[in-house]
Amino acid sequence: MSQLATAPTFKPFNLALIQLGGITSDKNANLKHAREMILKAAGGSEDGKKADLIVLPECFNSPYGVDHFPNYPERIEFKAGHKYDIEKSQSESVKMLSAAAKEVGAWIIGGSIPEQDTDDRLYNTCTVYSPQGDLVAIHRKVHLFDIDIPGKITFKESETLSAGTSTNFFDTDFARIGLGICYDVRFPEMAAIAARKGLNPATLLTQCIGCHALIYPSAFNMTTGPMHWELLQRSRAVDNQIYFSMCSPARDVTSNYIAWGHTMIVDPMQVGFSGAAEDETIIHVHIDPKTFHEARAGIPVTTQRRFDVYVDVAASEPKEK
Ligand SMILES: O=C(O)CCC(=O)C(=O)O
Repeated sequence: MSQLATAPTFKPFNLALIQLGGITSDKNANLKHAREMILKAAGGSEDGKKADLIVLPECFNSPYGVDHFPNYPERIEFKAGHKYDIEKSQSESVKMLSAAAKEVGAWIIGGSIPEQDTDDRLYNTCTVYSPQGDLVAIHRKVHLFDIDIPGKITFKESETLSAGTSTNFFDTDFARIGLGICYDVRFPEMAAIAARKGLNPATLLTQCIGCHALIYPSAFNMTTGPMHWELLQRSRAVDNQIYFSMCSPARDVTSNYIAWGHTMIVDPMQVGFSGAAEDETIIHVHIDPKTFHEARAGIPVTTQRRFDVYVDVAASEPKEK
């Protein structure tokens, strides 16, 4: 994770979101296919603009499901603030993504994979790579997807996964990007912190994080997808006056967990957003800071917030009886 106190200047950049299809139980095949799609995405849009940042979906190297996570564990052992040695990494997904980032010369948000820590706990973890192939940040899903909508969907990630405990971001030469994974989108506090302030791991001081965009590898389903997928992303983008994007796997109706698809990105003014349908595809979007600045200048909620009135949300949390 970057430890800069000040965010880099927001400059235009080209984003490629891979709505990955064909995810099977064969990890090698999944990695091979993801690599092919990264190479394709890097080539850029039809007008030939090369991608600066490429994104994969949640759980891109294995099927998505509580029974599957323990069968695909990878040890990453990333320590924020320390140079990560890719050569010594035991994770084949990390090695593939690092090599691909270097080969195409672009930043990669490597979706998420089941990660096993040294304490043997499993996490749903996103890894991020620089164009030089360095692993620069990780994000462990903070809010585990435990829901029960009778007759529709019951899912309990906490049966096999543990929750991450930090908000995370990384700096590129064009923007500061905040990370989350799927269900994390339902917790507006996390996005608000990423857009406004957070804890600097180096100094343990609260600092302005000031992300320009939040990007969440995700995989909504056929029940909550139509209800909330678009609404939540639009809300987070407007609440925080930032770009917001979730990248999904393609829909596979033969799979046990059917992903909603509809990978999308929304800008802070909601004047335009790009989105996919259900099938495998790559969305190319040119991100222009102009909309970000216009939103903040025209409707300045970012500076009008009254933290003196709503000092501490956690303080009013209802206590368990
Ligand atoms: O929040 C939702 O409705 C879906 C979340 C989800 O699918 C996930 O966290 O993987």
